[in-house]
Amino acid sequence: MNMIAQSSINIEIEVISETSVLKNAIEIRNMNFYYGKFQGLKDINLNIAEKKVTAFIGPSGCGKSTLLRTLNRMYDLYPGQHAEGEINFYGKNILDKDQDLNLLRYQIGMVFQSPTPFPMSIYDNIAFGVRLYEKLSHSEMNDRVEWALNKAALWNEVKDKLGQSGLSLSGGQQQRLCIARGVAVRPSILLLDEPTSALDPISTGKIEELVNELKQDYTIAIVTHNMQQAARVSDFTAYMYLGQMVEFGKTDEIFIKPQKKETEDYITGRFG
Ligand SMILES: Nc1ncnc2c1ncn2[C@@H]1O[C@H](COP(=O)(O)OP(=O)(O)OP(=O)(O)O)[C@@H](O)[C@H]1O
Repeated sequence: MNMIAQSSINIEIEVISETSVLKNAIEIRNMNFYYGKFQGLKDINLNIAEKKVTAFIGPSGCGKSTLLRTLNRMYDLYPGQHAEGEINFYGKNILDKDQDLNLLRYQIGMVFQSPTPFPMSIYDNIAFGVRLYEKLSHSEMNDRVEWALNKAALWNEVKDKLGQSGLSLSGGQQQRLCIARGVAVRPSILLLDEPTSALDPISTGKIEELVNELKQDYTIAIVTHNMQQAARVSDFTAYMYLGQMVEFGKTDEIFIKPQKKETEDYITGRFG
């Protein structure tokens, strides 16, 4: 077979495998969100692909964090906030009244902007959440703690001081501890709300590498203000403005050839 024929077969296989392998973990349909009377999100339609990284970008106040917080109904902790429409998580609408919220937050974990370790040992920071959901023996728990800290690329730095307070770690280490805590319960999805905004460039680089590693096993949605970060870590990007989804697509396409002028203006820094 000549080389041109071979390479066209290769391209075809790549296209077929790319489209056929993609499965949606979450499908959002006609979703509206309200802070009391104020509508924070307007008619959102979006698919979040399994084991891919989806980034939410857009100017301050456009609704990125609000959208992220709808995905595990974090907003339910606050009175007066509610969502309408559908957020289908592997086919089940999590906005249904019968949704078990503890189970949902176990399946869809969240890491916040500033590192928030619990005021307890590094070991217990990981073990605490696991104990809520699973009965593990002491040695199984040791294995889980080591596994989670390894996943978060923190094990080598803390393995000799697991009894020390999580608060004694540096900011970047604390954020990796929070990611380890998030993965320790083996969720299906990880939501990251500006996870590097409080970190220096070296810690930021580590978290970005980690996100790339974690998507082998987890579906990830990340809110970021940093365009380069979105371009570096995500497979899909959603550009939002004033509570609406302006454009959504493959990250390369959004950054290289956006369809909408508003997206292009924001990405190229001409916005505002
Ligand atoms: N608790 C709240 N009560 C009322 N309105 C709120 C509340 N939290 C956020 N909002 C409003 O909802 C809109 C979306 O806010 P959100 O925090 O989701 O934006 P964002 O894109 O994440 O912004 P930033 O990049 O600044 O974090 C804003 O107009 C904001 O003022």
